[in-house]
Amino acid sequence: MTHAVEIEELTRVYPRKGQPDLTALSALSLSVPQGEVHSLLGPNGAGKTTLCRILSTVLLPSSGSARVLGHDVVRDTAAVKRSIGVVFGGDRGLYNRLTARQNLEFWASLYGLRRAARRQRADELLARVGLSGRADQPVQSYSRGMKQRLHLARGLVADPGVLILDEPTVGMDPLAARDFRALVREQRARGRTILMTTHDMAEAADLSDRVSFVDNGRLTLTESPETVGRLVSERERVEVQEALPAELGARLAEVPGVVSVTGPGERPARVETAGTEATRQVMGLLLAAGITDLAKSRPSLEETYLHLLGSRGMDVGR
Ligand SMILES: Nc1ncnc2c1ncn2[C@@H]1O[C@H](COP(=O)(O)OP(=O)(O)OP(=O)(O)O)[C@@H](O)[C@H]1O
Repeated sequence: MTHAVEIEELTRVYPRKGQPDLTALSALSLSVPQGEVHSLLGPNGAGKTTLCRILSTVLLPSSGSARVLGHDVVRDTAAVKRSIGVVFGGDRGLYNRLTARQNLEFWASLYGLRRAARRQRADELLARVGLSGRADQPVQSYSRGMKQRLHLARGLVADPGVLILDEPTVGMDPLAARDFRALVREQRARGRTILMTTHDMAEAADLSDRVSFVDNGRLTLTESPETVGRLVSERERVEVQEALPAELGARLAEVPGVVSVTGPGERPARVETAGTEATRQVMGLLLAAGITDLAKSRPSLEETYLHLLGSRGMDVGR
């Protein structure tokens, strides 16, 4: 099978003044087949952005290797740059005083497109990301979602085989994020390989063929979107606004499908379950014990990470 992205034992160490060096990536290996959408999930500081920067040739690895469509990111930077489109979340990289069309034509000129071709390419891309109606307004008047669409269009200027999206929907409202995901799906349908980082497990499950978890610069596991989706949708939590009596806590822990019960004395107490049936039984037992101040919710991303990554969870810790 042809791999669009091949990463072998990639390590990146940042020297720090007056402190020990920081290993942001630690012998990380990953292969992404052509046409796959692969998401990297991980807590802050896990090393995701460092990896994206190395793949986009703006940062050198300390050791190990990475290839994009067969081109080495250290030795063949020009070829790698032609093979990838990079989309960062947030405000980096757009010229705010220029219009969307001017931004795209400028980028197209960097790829050596002639005037007429630039115009045509900009028009096509603006239409594809749904910005034709606002094409001639300055980017500073755009909403975050619109800017992100323009970022994507910019990433597509050179018609790259591989798209690297680093937290592309960060800070977007849910509607804008949904629209953006539809654009990513469209790119996937066109056969584009996509490597994306996100903090949003539901987003990763929704878009990806595979999802990898990164922690402390290492790849900890790779899962199918179905598994990640289950982690997001099935886990439930019952929150009790008072401490649980130890004996009741022990009984709850024995209910089939109960994943965890917070320790005695902790307030609020939390019972986590693997699904609605267990949640129903837990609620029943609590109500029977006269505890009525209950709330049902989904575990946070932090808690889900905690299960996956062990006790470090979302702590940055370095
Ligand atoms: N230029 C730098 N000098 C020193 N340390 C750095 C530098 N850039 C990143 N780091 C450190 O490397 C580690 C990995 O950072 P990176 O930005 O790759 O993580 P991330 O997974 O993208 O995090 P986030 O989700 O917060 O964006 C962090 O501990 C960070 O502080």
